[in-house]
Amino acid sequence: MEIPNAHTATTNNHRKHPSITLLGLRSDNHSKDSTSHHLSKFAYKNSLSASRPLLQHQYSHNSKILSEVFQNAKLSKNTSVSPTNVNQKETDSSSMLNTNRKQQNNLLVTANADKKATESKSDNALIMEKNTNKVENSKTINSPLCQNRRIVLDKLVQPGLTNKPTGLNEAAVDVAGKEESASSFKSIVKSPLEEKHRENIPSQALGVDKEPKGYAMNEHPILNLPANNNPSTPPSHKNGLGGPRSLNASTGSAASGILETGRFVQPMSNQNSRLQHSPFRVDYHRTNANKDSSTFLGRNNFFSRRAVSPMSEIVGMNDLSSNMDFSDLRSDVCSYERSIPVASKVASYSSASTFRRLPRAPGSKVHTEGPKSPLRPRTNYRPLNHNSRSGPVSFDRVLKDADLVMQSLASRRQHKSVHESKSHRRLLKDLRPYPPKSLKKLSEHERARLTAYELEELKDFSEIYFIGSRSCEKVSKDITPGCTDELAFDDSNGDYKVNVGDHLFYRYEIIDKVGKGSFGEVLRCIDYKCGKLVAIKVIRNRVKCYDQALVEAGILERLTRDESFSESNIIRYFDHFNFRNHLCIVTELLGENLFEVIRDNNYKGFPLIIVKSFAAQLLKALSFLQKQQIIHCDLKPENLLLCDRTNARIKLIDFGSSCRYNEKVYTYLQSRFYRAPEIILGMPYGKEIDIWSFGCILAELYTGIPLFPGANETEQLGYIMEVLGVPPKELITVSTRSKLYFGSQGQAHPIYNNRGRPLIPSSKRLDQLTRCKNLSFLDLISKCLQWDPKKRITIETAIRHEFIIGNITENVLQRTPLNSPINSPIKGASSKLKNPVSHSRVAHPLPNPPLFHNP
Ligand SMILES: Nc1ncnc2c1ncn2[C@@H]1O[C@H](COP(=O)(O)OP(=O)(O)OP(=O)(O)O)[C@@H](O)[C@H]1O
Repeated sequence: MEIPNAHTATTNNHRKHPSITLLGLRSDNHSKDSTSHHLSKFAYKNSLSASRPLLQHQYSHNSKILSEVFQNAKLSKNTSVSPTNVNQKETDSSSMLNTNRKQQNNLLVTANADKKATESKSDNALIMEKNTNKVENSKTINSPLCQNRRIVLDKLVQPGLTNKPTGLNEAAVDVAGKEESASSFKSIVKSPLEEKHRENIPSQALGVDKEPKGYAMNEHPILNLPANNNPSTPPSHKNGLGGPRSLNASTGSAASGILETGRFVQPMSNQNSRLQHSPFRVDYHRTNANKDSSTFLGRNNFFSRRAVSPMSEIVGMNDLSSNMDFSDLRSDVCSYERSIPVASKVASYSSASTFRRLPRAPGSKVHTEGPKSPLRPRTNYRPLNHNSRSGPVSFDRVLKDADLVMQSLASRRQHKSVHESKSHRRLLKDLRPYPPKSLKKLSEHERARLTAYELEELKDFSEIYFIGSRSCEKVSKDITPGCTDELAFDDSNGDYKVNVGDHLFYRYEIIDKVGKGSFGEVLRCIDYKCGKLVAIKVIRNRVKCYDQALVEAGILERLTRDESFSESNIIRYFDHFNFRNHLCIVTELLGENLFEVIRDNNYKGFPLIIVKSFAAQLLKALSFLQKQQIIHCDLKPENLLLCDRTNARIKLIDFGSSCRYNEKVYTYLQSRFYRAPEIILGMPYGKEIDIWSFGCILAELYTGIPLFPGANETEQLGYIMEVLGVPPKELITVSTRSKLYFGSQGQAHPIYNNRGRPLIPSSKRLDQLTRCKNLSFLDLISKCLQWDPKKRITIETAIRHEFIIGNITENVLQRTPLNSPINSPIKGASSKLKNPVSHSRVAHPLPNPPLFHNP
């Protein structure tokens, strides 16, 4: 049987009996036919949950269609279904439920009100408190599970009860304080080996769940530090091995020791003294023996995890699966690029020839060269049709140009998704809001399908929209009513046991899993109340994750309320609720993240015109955040999601690490590859850290690989210094962590990457690493990548930068391999450039010596 027919038949049935259809009471006629077999095959392959039944022949029809659709998408490794056709009109989806929640649980809110009122709270604390109340209101007073959760939350909001903090700020201080007393000197310093092992061992096994890695930021402890021993001695910028750094590493000279660090776990004010006096301090010399230790790490050395948000370590959840080791990719690129003949095929922007030899990332598609490559444009490709080169290009124009290119590129991989889009469209057509039911109004059939636990649970739900598809295996199947086990619905990681077809909150139908982060899983769901597809981030059942997610929901809520939000390129928030001890954040459904797009294309970057469009949109989002005085703190390609596969529109997600300007709780922030130097060096930070990440992302979007792929913080700094040289003395002086990386004279300790290659300051140029000849592009990146946050380009200036508002001509879309020796000038580049500065300065094309240093 053809799926469309089945769908149509069922759809007609739905129309006749909407309420029956809504609750999954659909015709069983198809239960044993080939369609159901076909669909159950998809559902089985989908393997969303290990506990899911193999036969799902009575699957919810919507689930079936969508599961198939999205499975197809997954199998073809193309992209996820676009949400843009969904009616995005914002609905106050929570109003009815909230009314009911309030009526049910005013008691709980009032219980804590007095104490809360007397406390002066930070904004974050207020957000958390508000959200806590909101979540509390959505729960039943009688449920034992919810009682337990409430106890936890009460502890958080009532310091008097258990000496627990009032809000997040205090929570961080408390955490740091606990660590200070409990772990004393331990874990300040770790050898690289230890760090490596730590990265490959689940965080729980190492107890990081109990010993979070964040530490509170004190007022300005670094300003009280003694000055450097000999501040008058300038650091060596020109040669990585010059001056004091020329000490022979192989002899293990004490002065050249590298202090390989683990994560900070101490309050900042104690960092310095701890480091100086800790008996556990390890001066790690990178000798041959140390290189051997890298070899010892074997495959782990090659495949290590992609940097994740440190917030995941703070909450003790950094056990994501491994990804490509980009340091290897990067060094291979560096060595390979010199062996590429000058006349190699450079007909496109693609860096395929560079990366062809590199190993595939686990699960990535086999790379096909030539015209089949989805991101390879036609050779006669002329994306830009600006005839006039004078005057700035409007933001809309940039978007339209990029959309055109994206359409042309996406069309090559669309044949696999024809079915997907048809089914998707059909399903969306049939989606509409459904009226709620109460428990009393459920029919006998419907009641028969409820588990004992659900019957009990439903007493607290006055609005029921969906009770699960007919054949789904309900996660509450084996749970006894009144069960007090808080983890009854969770797997060993604390993730909710997701079953396709099951309901969430008796309102959403789980269709598919679209993403996973350190905080939980993101599910694609149908919202039966509003009749649309949504994404729901189901947060892990861990107190720290839960609290952090409350802050995220609060920030998203506040951002969405702003009147200029619709043009902000930030994900739209709908609602959040607590279901079975899991905080769930409902947002609009988006497409793939940019890292996935690059990965699926074998780590090839985007054409410059698309990078330009992404840059403009991200700057718009950052500008909006700046208006709201929010620092995102975790910018990376994984957090930039395509709205639709056929255009180049993106939105920014994941505000789990974000903070307001005046509420900087953590000093250990940002995913490592995109981490600003002030964070690595332990200095006060501000919104400029986002600009740093922005610069790193720009380069990565173009090349396909991270610009600074450090396997640990020391390496990270090493990679940065390779391009930027040694940081200015003033910064080293105020850095609380300077002793880890620099000698008393401000000279950098030798640093080797995890393959033993020395990372020599000022030995690489940005144009070499990016293999890009567009000087306006390089100029923008270089202005983002400044040691001194104050010297970094501002968002306003970046929006008006030549790269964003200027034209891009075809010749600069070409990516010529650099076969010239390191530090040689870019031959003939000036004749192709529009940048007036560069026309007159061939030898030093850009006014930024460290990045374009040419001794
Ligand atoms: N609204 C959405 N639509 C589609 N996919 C999404 C959506 N939100 C998140 N995802 C996917 O899920 C992934 C994880 O989401 P998110 O970054 O919010 O989780 P996290 O736990 O905060 O991750 P991290 O480990 O970076 O902190 C994203 O990279 C993205 O691919």
